[in-house]
Amino acid sequence: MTAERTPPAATILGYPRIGPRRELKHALEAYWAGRATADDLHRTGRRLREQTWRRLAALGLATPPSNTFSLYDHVLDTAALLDAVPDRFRGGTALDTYFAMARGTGTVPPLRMTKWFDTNYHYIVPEIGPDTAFRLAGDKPLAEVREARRIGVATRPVLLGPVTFLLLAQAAPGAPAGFAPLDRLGDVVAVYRELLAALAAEGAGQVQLDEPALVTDLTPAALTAVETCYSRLGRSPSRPELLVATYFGHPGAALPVLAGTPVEAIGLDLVRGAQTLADPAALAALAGKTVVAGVVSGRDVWRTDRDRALAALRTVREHAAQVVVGTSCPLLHVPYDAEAETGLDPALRRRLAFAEQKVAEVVELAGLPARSAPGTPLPAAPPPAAPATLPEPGSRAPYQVRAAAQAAHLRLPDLPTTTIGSFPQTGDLRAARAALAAGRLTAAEYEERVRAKIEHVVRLQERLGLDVLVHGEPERNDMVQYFAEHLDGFAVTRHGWVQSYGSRCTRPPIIHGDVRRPAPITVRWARHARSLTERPVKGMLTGPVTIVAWSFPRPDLPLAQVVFQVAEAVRAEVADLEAAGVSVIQVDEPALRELLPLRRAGQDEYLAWAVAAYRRATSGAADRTQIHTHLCYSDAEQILAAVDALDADVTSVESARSDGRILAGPAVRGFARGLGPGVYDIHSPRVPTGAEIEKSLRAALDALPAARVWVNPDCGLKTRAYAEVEAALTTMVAVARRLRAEAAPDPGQAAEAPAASEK
Ligand code: MET
Ligand SMILES: [Zn+2]
Repeated sequence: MTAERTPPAATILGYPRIGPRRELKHALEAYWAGRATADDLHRTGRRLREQTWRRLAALGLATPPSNTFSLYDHVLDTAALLDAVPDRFRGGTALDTYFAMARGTGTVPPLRMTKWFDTNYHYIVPEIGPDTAFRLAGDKPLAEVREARRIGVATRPVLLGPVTFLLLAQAAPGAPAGFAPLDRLGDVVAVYRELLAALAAEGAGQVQLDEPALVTDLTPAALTAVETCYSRLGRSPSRPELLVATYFGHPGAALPVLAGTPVEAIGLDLVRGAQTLADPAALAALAGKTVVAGVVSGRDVWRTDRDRALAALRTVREHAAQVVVGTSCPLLHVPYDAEAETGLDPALRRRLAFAEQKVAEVVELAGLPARSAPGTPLPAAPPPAAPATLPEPGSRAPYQVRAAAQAAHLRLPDLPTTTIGSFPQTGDLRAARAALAAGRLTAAEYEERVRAKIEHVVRLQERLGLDVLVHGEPERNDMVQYFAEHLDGFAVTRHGWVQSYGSRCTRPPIIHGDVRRPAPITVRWARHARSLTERPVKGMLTGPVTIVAWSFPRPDLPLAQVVFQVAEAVRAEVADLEAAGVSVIQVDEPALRELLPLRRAGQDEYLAWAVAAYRRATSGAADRTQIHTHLCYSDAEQILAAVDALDADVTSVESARSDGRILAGPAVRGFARGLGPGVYDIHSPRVPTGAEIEKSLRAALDALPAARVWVNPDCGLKTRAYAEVEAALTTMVAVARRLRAEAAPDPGQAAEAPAASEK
């Protein structure tokens, strides 16, 4: 190896876009509420983009990325750019159409939304059919290049790669059987060629195409698509250099395929995909290419282990033509700035790196001499997901035994109605929490307001006629953060917001030490709700997998071990709720699917320990205590067998927003416990019609007996307004009652009219 090559440059694959103080969120919500104009919204966007480019340039990035900004979602941006817009959303301005696809309108439900790989970020699922007429319909990537140049910054535009775009899309309704969006690759590539030419003309020297789908198990057809796509883009007559960024894992078989095309540069995630470094064939494929070596993690909040990073860089340098120090993935999934967290213990803060610090790290690593660590072995792998042995999960009596005990104890009707837990988080609650934090409200006064809200929610549910009530979760700003605030081993941030979807953000807590529950967390709220009504009240807990999935876990323990520590805390809480007389307890696991390894290898091991942790948390419950769980955005049909293994008595899942796919699939028929497929989507202000709810309940009744079908919305109601909630739940209860009467006519009538079940 030559002693010195050109010193490597540094880059990042993307940056947070919501604004350091969630400026974009506030601008979007003002616009949607009619309090601001489209111009106001665009002005905020421009200011945020300019701020970002200036800051990245100041931190030492020669060519920061552009087009990483989005008003809602980058997959939706791509669909809009390609004019892949279903007709039902057209009309009005381009901005109206864009938000109609994301959020629906009064009459048209929005496109489906689901999680972006194994993150907690949600993207809008494009609909592509055989007739989708792709064309270059906008100029956002070009406009951002110009915008940055006006403030003196040359950027590298970032596009979603055609293969990932099409693999994430779903077939448009009415598409012929066997049609897959990937069939349209040729037409999409043609538009990308036009776009690349336009970007070259605009002065972009390099374009980044994001292809995270390359780290999943690709079918032979998808591998061929990679080859076709990048050969054709590579042969474009006039184009910038191409950087294809793979991330969230190792590209495996896709790497030699990609490397065989004329693309100049390849991005590798060397944190979660570190095994590329130990794969001689993969390393050999890098010959002649520039590699953006992702050694600084975009998925955690910890400072980079410098020795590990340098060793990885050294390995890549031995094989690639040129190495650029990079982040493992875009920094979309980490907060802005650890230095803003002045409330954290300084010793913890020093260990943290948010986006701002990670940029400084890539710049610093790029400046270090290439061979500063002679003889450093190949980087040690991060701790394995699961340690060799895990605690016994414990088990409950067989389901049939429990079901009988619960039926006798709870005396619920068929098609029981309930909600998923949260009721609207209204302005008065947020104001009360802010006042408490600012010392303008005493703890006792705050507690009084929460109790009043619980009473309001209980009375409302009684009036609406729901069967299993909830307390409404008014005390929780967030279903994970609330538990994190009450458990040892967690730290919560002040400004550590990360985009979840559209204008929604969460502040993932940081797990930095051993997890312990110093005292009961939810018991006093559940007890208060119980005291107000004769009907059963469901206790509400967040499950161990979800608490960890929506936090930043400590880097020094196997993930499973951290999850089991949390499971122990939840188990103690379940026991205390039972002792307080709560006989229905819901332990939510909406993130169960999210942590599923992206490749098939590893999924079984994960599901085994994730399920075991859930059972550990819930298996202490008595037979007559009904354990519920809830999953959403989980593509639950993929993991229904594992959901069954959770051994919960009742499972509620998102179904309405995904058009009842779960009910159409085969798995549901074998589902042996209670199931509540959500009967309406709660992510849109739209109030569902009775017909819609009825259709979904009938589909459920086709697959399962009425005693095991639960009637509930897709998810919690915290983002809705009371007026919408009342209207929607009134309809839901009415439809449930009607079908209940129909499913169980009185015996005399049934004998006279044997054909009464005809629809
Ligand atoms: C994202 S799942 C939400 C479940 C929670 N119990 C709620 O209703 O808000
Ligand atoms: Zn949910």
